[in-house]
Order: sequence, then C-alpha cells, then structure tokens
Amino acid sequence: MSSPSVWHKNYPVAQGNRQSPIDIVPHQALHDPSLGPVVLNYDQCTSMNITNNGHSVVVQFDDSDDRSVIQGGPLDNPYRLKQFHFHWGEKGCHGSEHTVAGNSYASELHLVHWNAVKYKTFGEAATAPDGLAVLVSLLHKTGDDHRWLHVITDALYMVKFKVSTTVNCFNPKCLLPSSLHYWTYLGSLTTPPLHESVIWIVLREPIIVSEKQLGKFRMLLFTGEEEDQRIRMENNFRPPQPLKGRKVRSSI
Ligand SMILES: Cc1ccnc(S(N)(=O)=O)n1
Ligand SMILES: [Zn+2]
Repeated sequence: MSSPSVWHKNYPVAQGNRQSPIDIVPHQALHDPSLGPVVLNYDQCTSMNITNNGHSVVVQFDDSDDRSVIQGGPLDNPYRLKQFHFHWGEKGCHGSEHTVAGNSYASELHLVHWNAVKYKTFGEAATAPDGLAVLVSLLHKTGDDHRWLHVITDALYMVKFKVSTTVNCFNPKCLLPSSLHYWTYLGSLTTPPLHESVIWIVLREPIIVSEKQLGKFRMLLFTGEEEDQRIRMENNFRPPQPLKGRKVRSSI
C-alpha cells in the first residue's frame, strides 16, 4: 500500500475539490432541519465473507437485491450495502480517518453502500457524484470490550494473511452507536482510486472498543502467507484533506 502523500501521481483527483476524509469542526457544521434521520434496513442477514484484501479487512454482503439498504437523511434514494471495512493505527488513539475538532479516534468503520436505483453496478456508481454513501462509526478506545465487535475480531486470526473466510448472518447494525445523529458532506473514496462519488454520513457518537480488540486488527498482515516479508497491517488511514469551501451539515 503506497503512502497517501504519493497517490496524486497516479490519481490526480487526490488533489481534487471533494476529497475525504476531513476534519469535522462541530460548531462550524450547519444544522439543517430538512435533514431527516438515516434509516437502516439491515435485517435480512446477507453477509457472506470476511477478507484481508491487503489493505484492510472487509466483510462483503450479497448486494444482488435491496435486502440491506440505508435511506433517508441526505439520500434521495435507498443505497444498497455492499461491504464494510475498518481503518486503524498502530497504537493509542490514532487510526481513524475523519477527525472531530482535530481529535482522532483509534479506528473507523466504513459501511459502503451504492445507489442501485440510478446505477446498474457498484463500479458504475463508484464513479458517479451521487453513487456511493458511506456510513461511519468512530471507534473510541477505552477499557471495555464492544460486545458485538468480538464476532469480527475473533475471526481475524483466520484472515491474518491475504485470504478470505465465510461470515454468516452478521448484522452490522450492532456496530453502530445508540444515537444516529450525524454530520454529512460530499467527499470521495479515501483509498485509490479516490473517486469523488461518496455522500459521507459520519455518526457523532463513537462506539467503545477495547485495546485487546484493537490489537487483533493490528496483528493482520499486509502480506500473503507465501511472501517471506511479514508486514503488519496498521496505519491504513488517510489523513484529513482540505475542505475547499465545502459545507458540513449536521442532523441535530
Ligand atoms: C469500496 C471502497 C474503496 C475505496 N475506498 C473506500 S472508503 N475507505 O472510502 O470507504 N471504499
Ligand atoms: Zn474506508
């Protein structure tokens, strides 16, 4: 995984006008009363597998129909859940991509959805300005285990190297905080190809996870079993990017 500072050489859009992540400054966010609640319909278990794809750990979903969708909030259509993945650091409270008033969290969960009403495939949606919607849960490290995150962290040893294993019936709603109040802004993918196609919905309330649970992410490897180099997967986060005049709206 090359460093974010050189991505612009192969992906000039890295220096575009709607790049992600950003630093969210709460008192500068515009409260928009027209922003309704986000509505999550994840009840039909459609998770399929968990994969170490060499730069994060990803849980893929069956997105062949509208069983698992997000709608409402800033979205004009229902967006289909395709996958979720995490970003994390190597220690302490660094590892999230979005920061809040300059403060970073230990990790960040991205639930990636695509607009299957307007676009035929995820690939097509991923290049459209309203193609994707990513719901963000910030993971705050304190002492306690998160009661449901262990389902994921207990499976990580099976994908230590760049492999995949099945995960049945995991409803990611259990990884969200109790409050669905959010900030929202128009941005991009935070890893190449950095397409400016994402409506970001960042939940204000972090979830609480333990150092032990975070440690299990950090034992993942960027490298495959056959490679003799063992490179730990950590610090797979992009730092905040310039706002370039964008407005962040707040649901409350
Ligand atoms: C599916 C996908 C690809 C690249 N980057 C992202 S992210 N980190 O913006 O959610 N998601
Ligand atoms: Zn991500």
